[in-house]
Amino acid sequence: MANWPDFLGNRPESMTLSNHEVARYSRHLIMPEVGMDGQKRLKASSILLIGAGGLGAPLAMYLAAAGIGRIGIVDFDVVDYSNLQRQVIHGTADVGKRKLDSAKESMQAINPEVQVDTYPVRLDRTNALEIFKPYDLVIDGTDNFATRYLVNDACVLLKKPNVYGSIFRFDGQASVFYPFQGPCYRCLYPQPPEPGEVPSCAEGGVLGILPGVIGVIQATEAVKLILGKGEPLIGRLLHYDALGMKFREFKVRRNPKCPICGPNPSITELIDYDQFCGVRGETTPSSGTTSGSGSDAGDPFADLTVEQLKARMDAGENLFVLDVRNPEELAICRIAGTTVIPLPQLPERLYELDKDREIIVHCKSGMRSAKAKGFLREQGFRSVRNVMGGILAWADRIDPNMPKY
Ligand SMILES: Nc1ncnc2c1ncn2[C@@H]1O[C@H](COP(=O)(O)OP(=O)(O)OP(=O)(O)O)[C@@H](O)[C@H]1O
Repeated sequence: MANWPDFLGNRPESMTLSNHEVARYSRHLIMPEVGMDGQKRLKASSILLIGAGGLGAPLAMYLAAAGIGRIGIVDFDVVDYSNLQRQVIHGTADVGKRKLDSAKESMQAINPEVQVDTYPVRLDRTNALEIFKPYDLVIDGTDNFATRYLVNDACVLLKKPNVYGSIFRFDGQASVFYPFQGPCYRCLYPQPPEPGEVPSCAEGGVLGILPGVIGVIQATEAVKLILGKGEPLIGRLLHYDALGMKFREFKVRRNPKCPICGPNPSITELIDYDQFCGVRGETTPSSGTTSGSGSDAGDPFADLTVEQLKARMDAGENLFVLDVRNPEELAICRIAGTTVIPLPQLPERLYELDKDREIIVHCKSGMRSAKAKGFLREQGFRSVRNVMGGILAWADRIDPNMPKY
């Protein structure tokens, strides 16, 4: 066996393979690194996947095909048209279905021998440990920092290997965080970034093929850990640059000051970071209303709903609406009459704005415009309002003909 703990114990010994299974896995069985013993190990093992999205799709399909005995998947979302470019486990006919139902159907079509457990919940501090406990290892296929830290911390507390992957635009990363055998995610990044500091794929985009590459690397690492073969990515962060078609590797060491796996941990229970990470990308209304034209007149920084913005436009007010999205996004859709300054250009183009005039700022979903509002406020602007939910809310509730992205 390899030089990391054998987390399967003697479970593989009681496994048998039917003639159908022998035929199904024959290309594994004839390799010395797998063989009958290795295939029984895969059958005896259980893996929990967090997310049935971009990374979760190839993970679920390949792990089911490989014959992992039990695969759990956690996801709360439904399939959207914008998922189909990369979440290849879902098809066009699945749009509107729960991702878990669509994923389970595809996995069972690939391999009915596999047990698929579904958890249609948002993973948080109240449910993570309970959901993780029955599984041998966990694979993180999510897209937000709140969940990434939660998965890391739960794996450290339960001493379970965490196979990590992340993707953005043309770049991806993967590693294996095996608690106490190597570094954990917090050894690398002790605390989450500030809200809006790091853009998400929903804001910055992602090449549809990229999660295929990174998800398949994660699946490979999981299978190697179960087989006890090869050199896992423990203590190594693999970086993939699809544009340059380059793989690079960085050494990661255990951090003696790590707040969770170090000798004097300050974190001893799970934390929900949602309030800091702004996972949903929207802010809450300070006036509490969702319709009508009355924004909170007393507070010059009270946010607006799209209905409030529309009502003020319809009333003929001479509004200054600032769109802080990028040029590529403007080509998809825009609200007529807005002024455009992409968020990164805002500091150098401040002179174009009137500090004494009310500025109504919007982006795609409300995250970047919240950041722009904070910045303008710091610069001494008298009144800045964020449009909650951004142009996506506008397309949903005001202009149903507007394309959504
Ligand atoms: N805390 C969580 N609990 C359960 N599922 C989660 C959690 N956080 C993220 N996910 C799921 O992980 C998956 C991440 O995949 P991905 O980023 O490819 O999809 P997406 O969120 O649909 O994409 P986009 O944000 O671009 O619309 C999503 O299906 C999402 O629902």
